[in-house]
Amino acid sequence: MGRAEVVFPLSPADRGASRSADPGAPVISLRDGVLAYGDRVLWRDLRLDVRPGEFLAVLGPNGSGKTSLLRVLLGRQQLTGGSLAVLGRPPGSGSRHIGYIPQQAFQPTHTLLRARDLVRLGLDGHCWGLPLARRTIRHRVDDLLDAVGAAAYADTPIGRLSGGEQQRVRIAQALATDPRILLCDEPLLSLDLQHQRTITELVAERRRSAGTAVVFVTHEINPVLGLVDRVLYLAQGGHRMGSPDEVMTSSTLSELYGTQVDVVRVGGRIVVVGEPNAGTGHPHDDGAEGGESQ
Ligand SMILES: Nc1ncnc2c1ncn2[C@@H]1O[C@H](COP(=O)(O)OP(=O)(O)OP(=O)(O)O)[C@@H](O)[C@H]1O
Repeated sequence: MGRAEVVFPLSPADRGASRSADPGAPVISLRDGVLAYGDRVLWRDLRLDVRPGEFLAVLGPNGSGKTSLLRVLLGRQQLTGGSLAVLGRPPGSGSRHIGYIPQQAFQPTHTLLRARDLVRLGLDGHCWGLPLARRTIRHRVDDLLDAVGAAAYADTPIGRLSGGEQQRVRIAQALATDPRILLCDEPLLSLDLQHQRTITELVAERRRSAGTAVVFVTHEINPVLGLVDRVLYLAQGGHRMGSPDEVMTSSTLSELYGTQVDVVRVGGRIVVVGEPNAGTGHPHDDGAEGGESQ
């Protein structure tokens, strides 16, 4: 697509305070993680190290705890058990280093907030410890909107935008602080194929140039298959983790679900057939990973 690249330099404070001496050290480190709501255990014994520049795809059926995992990483949900360090600190303490694209929520149509205002909110107005000039902020906001293909409606109230257009603005907002970790909750939902590619390429570029670690919750592995280093697959209170070739197999998923699940590869795409609990109102009610449109 050749979209503008949006990379902002790290401030000295960023490099110092929370950047580890070892540049390859995990930015997320979870040990013996357990998450339960009452008696219901979503996942247990979760051990997870995510390193700079790594792309972790989180898959699993509705209700398996994918969003909850992101909430744990953000410090908005407490672990039931285990320990977690994000950028070497307890979760929730380094939020400006974390970009978060929440699961899609539409803005009310009457909101007067413009697309550029929403992105502006993602900036804290400071860089290198100094306040940013208004013109600098404006340029940064313009660059971010341009990078996600949203420049044309920068001044449109967000409530008047379509779901896919709103989604692009939210992605620009999540990138505003040049995050070291990007947490994405189904960011491609509502996007047409062209804009899925735009966003996927943007995320890929950020990993390469800025070493941003990406945790990407999705029901659609195919649009990001070329980027994925590891898959974390959550289901039935358990999980499997490894490369796509290790996890996305009939034997691994059948073992995880405790029933026959078939994983087939067609034209470089992965299709999961017979995945239980995948027919609960999600876009892929046939239980197949990676719908036909990808
Ligand atoms: N604060 C909470 N208290 C109790 N139950 C909760 C809470 N938050 C989430 N749940 C439940 O935990 C389960 C996992 O929710 P979560 O949103 O993490 O699933 P998910 O894997 O992201 O699902 P989906 O694919 O549908 O987005 C759901 O059944 C949800 O209703």
